[in-house]
Parts: sequence; structure tokens; C-alpha cells
Amino acid sequence: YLWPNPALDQVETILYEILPGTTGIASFVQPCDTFTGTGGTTSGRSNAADWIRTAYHDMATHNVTAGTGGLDASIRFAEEQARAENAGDGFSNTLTVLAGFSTRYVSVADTLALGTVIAVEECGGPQIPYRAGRVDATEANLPGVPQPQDPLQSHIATFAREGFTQTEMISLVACGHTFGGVTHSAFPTIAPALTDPLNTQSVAHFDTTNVHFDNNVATEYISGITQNPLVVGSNDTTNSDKRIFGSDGNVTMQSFANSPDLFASTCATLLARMLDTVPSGVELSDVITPMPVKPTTPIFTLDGDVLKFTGRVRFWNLTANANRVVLLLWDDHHGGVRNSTLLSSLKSSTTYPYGVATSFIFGNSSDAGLSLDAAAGIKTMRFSVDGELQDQGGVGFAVQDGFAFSTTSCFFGNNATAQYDVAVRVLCFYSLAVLTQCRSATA
Ligand code: HEM
Repeated sequence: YLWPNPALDQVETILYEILPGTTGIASFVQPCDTFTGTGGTTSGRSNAADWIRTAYHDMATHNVTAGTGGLDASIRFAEEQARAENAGDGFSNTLTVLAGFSTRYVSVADTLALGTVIAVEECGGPQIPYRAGRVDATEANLPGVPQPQDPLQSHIATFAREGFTQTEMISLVACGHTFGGVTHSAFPTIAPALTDPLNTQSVAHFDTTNVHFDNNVATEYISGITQNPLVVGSNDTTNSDKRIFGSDGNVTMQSFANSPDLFASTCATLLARMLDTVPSGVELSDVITPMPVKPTTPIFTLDGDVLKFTGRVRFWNLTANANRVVLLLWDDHHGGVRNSTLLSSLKSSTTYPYGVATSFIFGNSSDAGLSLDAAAGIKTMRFSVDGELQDQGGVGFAVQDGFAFSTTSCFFGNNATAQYDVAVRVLCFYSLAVLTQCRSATA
């Protein structure tokens, strides 16, 4: 995609500027046994598992023929959560955290998808290609989530209705059930009550590494040592994983037990498809990859006749160069082309899970080059890195200098109230509508 795109710019930051344990969605799945519901980390449960199950249950109402249902956050409606097929409080726990990351550009359904991607990636799993643009449902979907007591033929039919083959069903269930387990309060006949201070919600885990993505769900199943309550549960009627995993003579599960890489790559593909299963008519973006050059927070301030331009530009995975020269070039409204060298003293680098971001601040007070002639203004930016032009394939980075805060803006005495004087660009000069003398609250 091309910058600026406020929606995708925001998602790109969420996906790639992840510093585990600090802020954002990732901080809720780091460490991976983090659980923000009752009992915290000693509950036996985890946010990561809740989030992945929630995304599946939200998607599982999809009807590939009718084009209805899918990942559309309809699970947020009480009517859906009250259904037997959605037993447990995992959905409300999930929404309490993830819906808080929804913005005017990121739907709740997108946050559910992001939650799955980030939980899997942060907890040992593969990178999952992410597309943006899910649309939130305005009412509950029809029922349709599979349940443990359903017969195998019903499970096969349910996954076919969702758009997945039998082999994909086996795989997707294994990909999900590498996390978490069955909770006693939601399924008392499957998960017995325990008296374990480190598992206070009595969760019968699907494998021995229940907060980690790995193929142990397959190796333990194939080697016959699994404690998966949906395989070796005392009531065979609810042993749905046993029926599903064994439905092709264990061929798929054996292949996963043989190869952690095959398991990871299959799960990356199928979880992406699960998250991209949306009602017909919803158009998702292309897969979001890190922007090689990404300006952020461009801000114009009018100081008399001078237009101050400040901002930041982030370069992704630059090759090392001790003599690096980075230029900001810009076209003004009068046909002029100007440039300014971005100072290495205003450079910073951050290493993220999928790459290194090198950022330059421009327009800082020590960088006098970005005091612009207000009449000429600025239309488009480009960057030059060690002589190589970065201009989004000739399009440039469009900026709008149609509005600028005036330096006459101010806070009043107690800083609780502010006055923003906004100058509007009219043809070739700025018209400042409110030219008030700032004063203290008591003046
Ligand atoms: C026939 C299909 C499936 C059945 C019958 C089934 C059944 C169940 C049951 C009974 C639980 C226990 C829930 C609780 O106690 O809160 C569970 C948990 C879970 N399921 Fe499934 N499941 C199926 C498919 C899937 C799929 C396709 C995924 C995701 C790709 C998935 C992901 C999860 C996760 C992550 C948990 C753990 C939740 C937690 O520990 O809080 N399941 N599943």
C-alpha cells in the first residue's frame, strides 16, 4: 500500500513495532501464561488460548455458500455468548482486552484477528500473514460452532460449511489445540475438578506445553502419551479430537509429529485462512508487510511567516553504512524542490521481532532546514538514502499543509484548558481565523 493510509499505517505499527512486555496487544500475551481473567497466571488458563478460541468461534458461523457469518465480531453479542456452543467466559475475557484496541480504523473483528496473529507469533509460532479490513456485524450470526459431542460426520460437514476440507479440519483443530485446554467450570463432565494451586480453574490441557505453539499436540497424540481431554476423556462421546485426529488413519497427525516445520507452516496458512474468512462483500487489504520507508506524525506549525515542519521517518532493515547520508527532499507549491539533511544525531534504532527500525526526527529545533517559507509550503516529500531515491515508485509521500496550528495556540494557567489557533491555507497564504492573545486563566 501507499503512505499515507491512516488505517493500514496504524495496523502496520501494531503488527511490526512490537516490543514484548511493554505496550500494546503483545503486552497481554507476554509472558505467554499471562491471564487477565479470574485467577491470573495460576488459573491454568491464558489470554493466548482464549484469544485463539474466540477467533475460531467467531469465524465458525461462516456459511461459504450463502456468504454469511465469518470473522465479524458477532461473538460480542450476548445472544451468541449465551449459546451452549459458546460455553465459558473466554469470549468476554478476550473482548475485554482486544476490543479496547479497536479504533475508527481497526474494527473489533480486526482486533480479534490481530490477537490470534500476535498470540501465536509471540508464543513460539510462525508468522501469520495478516490482512486488514474486517467489518463488525450488527447482530448475532446463526449458530454453527462444532461441539465435542457431535459425531465425526457432523464435524466434517461443519468444516465444509466453513470452507475447510477434512484434512484442513484435522490440521486446524491441531493448530488451535496446541494452546490451552478444557476448563472444568465450562465443561464439568470433560474436565474434572482439581485441587492444584497452579491450576485453580481446573483446566485439562491439550498438551504439556499449553502456552506454547509447538507440535507436541501431535507428538504426544501419536506416541500414545497424550492427556488431551478430547482424546482420552472418560466419556468417549465427547472425545472429538480423537475422532477428528484419527479420521484419516492418523496420516495428518503423523506428518505433524514428524515435522515441527510442516506443522508450523500448515498452521500459518490455515490460521490466516481462518482469520480471512469473512462475510461476502467484505474486502480485505493485501497482506501487510513492513513499509520500507514510513513517515510518522508530520506536523505543521505556523510561526508568523514561517511554517515549521516536524516529524519522523522510519526506515526498515537498512543495510549498515557508517557514512550514511539521508536527505529529506520536498516539492513546494511554487514548483521548487528543496532538501534538508537528516541529522544522525537525531537518529535512533530499535530491533523488533521481524526487523530493525531506524528512525530520524526532522524539523527539530536543531534542524533549522525545516523552517519553510509559509507561502511556498510543501506538497510532497521524498527521501534519499545514501544516494538512492525513496519515493514510493515515483508517487512521493503526499503531505497536506492545508491546516497548521499557530504558535499563538496555548494552554491556560492550570493547563486544563487549551486554545488551538488553526491557520487554514488559502491559495498561497495562511488565514488565521482566531488571533487571540493567549492569557492565563486569571487574566
Ligand atoms: C470440532 C472442532 C472443535 C471442537 C469440538 C472444539 C472443542 C473445544 C473445547 C470443548 C474446548 C474447551 C473450552 C473451554 O473449556 O473453555 C476447546 C478449547 C480450545 N479450542 Fe477448540 N474445538 C474445536 C476446534 C478448534 C479450532 C479449529 C480452534 C482454533 C484454530 C480451536 C481452538 C481452541 C483453543 C485455543 C482452546 C483453548 C481455550 C482455553 O484454554 O481457554 N478449537 N475447544
